[in-house]
Amino acid sequence: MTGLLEQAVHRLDRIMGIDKELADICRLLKLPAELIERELAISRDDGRTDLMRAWRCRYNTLKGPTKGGVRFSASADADEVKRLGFLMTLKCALLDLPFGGAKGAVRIDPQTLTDAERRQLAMAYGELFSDTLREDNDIAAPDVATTPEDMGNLVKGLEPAHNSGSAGAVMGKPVDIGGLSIREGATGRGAVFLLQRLAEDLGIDLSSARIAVQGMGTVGLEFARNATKTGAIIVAMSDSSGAVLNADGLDIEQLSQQKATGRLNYNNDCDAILKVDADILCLAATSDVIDASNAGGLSCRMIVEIANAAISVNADEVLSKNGIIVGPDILFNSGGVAASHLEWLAYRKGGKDKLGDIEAMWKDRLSAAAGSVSSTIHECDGNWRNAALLYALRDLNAVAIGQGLFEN
Ligand SMILES: NC(=O)c1ccc[n+]([C@@H]2O[C@H](COP(=O)([O-])OP(=O)(O)OC[C@H]3O[C@@H](n4cnc5c(N)ncnc54)[C@H](O)[C@@H]3O)[C@@H](O)[C@H]2O)c1
Repeated sequence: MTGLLEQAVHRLDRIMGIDKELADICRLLKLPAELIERELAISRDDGRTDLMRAWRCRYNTLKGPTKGGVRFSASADADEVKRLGFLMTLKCALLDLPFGGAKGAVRIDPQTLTDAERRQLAMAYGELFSDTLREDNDIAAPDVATTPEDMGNLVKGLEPAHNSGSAGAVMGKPVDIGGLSIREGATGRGAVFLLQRLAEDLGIDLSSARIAVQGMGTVGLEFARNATKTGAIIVAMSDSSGAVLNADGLDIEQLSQQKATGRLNYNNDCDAILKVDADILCLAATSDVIDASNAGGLSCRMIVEIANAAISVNADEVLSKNGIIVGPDILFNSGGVAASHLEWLAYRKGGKDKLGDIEAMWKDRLSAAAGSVSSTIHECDGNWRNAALLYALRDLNAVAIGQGLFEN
């Protein structure tokens, strides 16, 4: 096993061991429906033209238009985009959304962009992929290092090629152009909501939990803020520069302000976060953090995997042997896509006032997904990732059979 997608789809073989009826859908999901790879050009402020590689992967279209974020990242590549599109496919199925999975990326270090270059980049991405990004075909959203403002510019980039409807092809937009305020922080907030919803099944009482959080970006900070509201204590947080540990509990607002103003005093290096004495380790930074080489050193009772693919396939067995519960990415980071779906619905219905109680709809969606995973956990020896995959694959299998794809 070498490639990222190859490793990710390996988990499907385990699910086939639980339900042999899923063999055809598992085979179908091992490859993406479409990977588009293009060169994107922007003019730098000094007059130079810079070419950079850009991708859009529509991983699977069984359930409807594909949906997935766009990231700006110096390490983006085709394999990573495919793996993320695969995970989006499973996440949308788990949430019973009428979407297939997709992902997009531009290989660029966003720190090197001026404001004007960044605006141009987001518009150029929209223009470059205006043939696929349409409200009924492929829907974009923010991802790592992209913001609501970027999404607004992406819409502008789409407009020249579309007669209308560009705003329906991009979610996570600023509120004044059709975004929903619920989208802000939805992923971190959603993970806390799911932990509370599943507390009994997981045997984890959030209100008395001690938590370490990797990642101080949008998701990590929102998770930490909301977890402390339940009574939980955040004993450590880290980012790519270092970690801050405090066994008595961190003040998240203070920490967030210090980080924003560059005055944060780290008292440890980044890797210290994995050795902190905590009940829950929340991974909200980046992919492939836990693997076979470090899984054995963890002492937490549960890992909440918010960053996509934060746990490598080769760590699964070690974690399971050591009795560490894994709250899988396709469930625990689904608050964002649940909110994006509501934004898309609001667009289709002609305004957010046509939806009713948006917060209640968002919670119902997450609650139903939690219930779906609980309904399959007894078939999976208490393995929450397998339970989430099993539910999602059965959903996709039923759709495929309904479309006459497989004989039954
Ligand atoms: N934003 C969303 O709605 C959303 C939805 C689903 C999944 N996710 C996933 O959650 C993760 C975090 O997303 P975000 O929007 O908060 O991103 P972000 O870019 O705002 O923040 C990422 C954080 O991770 C830190 N980081 C990077 N490398 C690190 C390392 N080696 N050790 C410790 N910290 C490190 C960065 O310093 C930063 O604080 C990503 O993997 C993303 O794919 C995000």
